[in-house]
Amino acid sequence: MEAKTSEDHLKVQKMKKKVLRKQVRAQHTLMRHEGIKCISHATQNLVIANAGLGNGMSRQQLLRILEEYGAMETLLMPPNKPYSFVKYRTTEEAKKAFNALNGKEVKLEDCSQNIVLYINFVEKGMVFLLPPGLMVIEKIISPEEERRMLESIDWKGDEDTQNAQKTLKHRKVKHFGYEFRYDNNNVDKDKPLPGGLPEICSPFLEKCLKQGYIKHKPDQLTVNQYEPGQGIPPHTDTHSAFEDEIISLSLGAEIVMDFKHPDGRTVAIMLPRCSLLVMTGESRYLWTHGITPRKYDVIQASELGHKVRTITADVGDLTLNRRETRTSFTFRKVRRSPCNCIYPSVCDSQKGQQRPVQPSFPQNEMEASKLEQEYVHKVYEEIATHFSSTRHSPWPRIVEFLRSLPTGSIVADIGCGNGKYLGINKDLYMVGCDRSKNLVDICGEKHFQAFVCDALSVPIRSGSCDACISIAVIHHFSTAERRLATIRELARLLRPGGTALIYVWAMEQEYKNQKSKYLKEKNGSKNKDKEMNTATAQRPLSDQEPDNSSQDSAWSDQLLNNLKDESCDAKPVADFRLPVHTNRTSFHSQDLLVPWHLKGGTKKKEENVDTGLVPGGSKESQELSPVFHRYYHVFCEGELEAVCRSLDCVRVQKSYYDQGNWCVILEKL
Ligand SMILES: O=C(O)CCC(=O)C(=O)O
Ligand SMILES: [Fe+2]
Ligand SMILES: [Zn+2]
Repeated sequence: MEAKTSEDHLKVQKMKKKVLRKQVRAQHTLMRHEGIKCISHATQNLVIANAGLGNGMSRQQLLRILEEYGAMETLLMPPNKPYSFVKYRTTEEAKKAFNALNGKEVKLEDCSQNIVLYINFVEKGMVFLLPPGLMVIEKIISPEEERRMLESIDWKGDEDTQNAQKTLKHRKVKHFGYEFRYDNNNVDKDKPLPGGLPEICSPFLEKCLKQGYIKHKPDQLTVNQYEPGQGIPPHTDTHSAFEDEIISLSLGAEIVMDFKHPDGRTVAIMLPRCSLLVMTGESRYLWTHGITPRKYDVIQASELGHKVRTITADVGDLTLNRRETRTSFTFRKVRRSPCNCIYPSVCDSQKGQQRPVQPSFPQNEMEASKLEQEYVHKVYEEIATHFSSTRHSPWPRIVEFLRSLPTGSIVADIGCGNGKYLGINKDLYMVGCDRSKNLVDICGEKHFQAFVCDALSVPIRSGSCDACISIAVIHHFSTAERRLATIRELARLLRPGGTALIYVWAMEQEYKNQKSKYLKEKNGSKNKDKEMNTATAQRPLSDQEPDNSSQDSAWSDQLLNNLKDESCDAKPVADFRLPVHTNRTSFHSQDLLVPWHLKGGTKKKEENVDTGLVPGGSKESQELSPVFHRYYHVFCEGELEAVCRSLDCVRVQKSYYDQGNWCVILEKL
């Protein structure tokens, strides 16, 4: 009897771990494919990873299942996607649904099959999809002001030279203050147009300044007029031409504008009549914006309470909206000095620093190992000396862990780097290992015991260590299986009762309203860690050439693209390119390349350089300094813990967040 109960107990435990594993995998997939971040605390919003139109679930079937747990505000089922979002009226109801459904088998209506659902909580609805720095302010002007502004523009006569009026292939334009030239996507800064900005804009601009939507008075205005079927190709307004803030007033009719991040995320946003679009920061510099030439926009049918309407492609809530003539007033301030934004990959002022790197997400073991070889091992080998010079202060909580171990403990530091933890506690027998020979050599120079090996296969006898540490190592493994395997290997080294401390980089660089040190060092180190990219967000705007049709093919309907997107099962898409991270900014992808700016050139030249630690330096020296990219998988809240919990041989003693890292202490059972 007794034995049976414990067997049952074991079975339940195993089931729980399986659910957890699947749930964590669902979290990865959502993050990687959609930028949807799951969270560990309860909210009103759930994402059901495997119940979407894309895997055969109907709205009716899902509604039936979900309505048992409470009243829903929204059920979003994006076409062709395997997941759905549900927003309950209250967090309580969402919790109820989560507890009742996650990992449980449910019976589907009109279907003989049962399905096990995997569910996660997400932050507020879909608001997280908005490009950072973007605002839409509704009713910024009255219909009367709208009418007067529209009337002030005289479109008669095709070529108005004073205002550089042109009929482009896809729309009519007129310029004030300065002409925007579509041949070089820039303005002639020494050739202002006579007449400046129209007087009628003054009260509106004053209002924008007063309300703080802009900080500087614009001196350039482009008026675009779009007939139904017309549009503007996706582009970023040239950095070197205009300052940060760009505002655009929508007159005459609403329209949907598409925003796209270089990593592929797209957001369609409704711009109502009399509304103001404000683009600053990331949304202005890094994302492209464009209007797809078409006669109808797909828009949300119902108002669901959000002010800014991102079009979520929920088939249950979409409708077509016939376009009418829309006129926009786009105000900008001409830039007088080179752009110094933190997005050099897309900045024409910061060209010459760009070098294409575009490895893909690995599809199998071999590709994973190759990726790590190229984008982890090789890089550390190259940057070892510079890297080591930046790694001197041990982190307090790791020191605390090492100091708390009993005298005489045998401790392995797996991925010891330059050995910064090997000498912390002289009462321990510490041995380090690292994949980088150059880093192990540095340990040797400091008279520490260290050897070269891979964290997946450590030549130390099983059960021989009292403790292990793995600091900033596991995030360099590029598949969930390999990350799990490194932790298993760590656990293998421990004797029963032995403990392991693990640190990995966190996706969340802002936690409990506190920015991590990594984010905070933004200004000081801005020049030190520049992004070097890849994807070209700055596409030509020169659509005036009548037969410039290549533009159109590249310029496909982004919503349609969304619809056609691959369905997202556990495998990533074939050509999933790893985004290159912009240092000192938040993460938008869990799998990415992080640039390392080598100071002082290659290894041989090192002795000439004594400025290695000083962030910044002259522009020239930056241009000369080579950039390397390291692969990282940054961990979401709860992910590291969940991976550890899926192992039967360890217990999670402690789990915490420390300076932008997720950390656990494991105990070997
Ligand atoms: O029509 C709009 O609102 C945007 C126009 C635009 O992006 C531009 O002229 O650069
Ligand atoms: Fe623009
Ligand atoms: Zn720039």
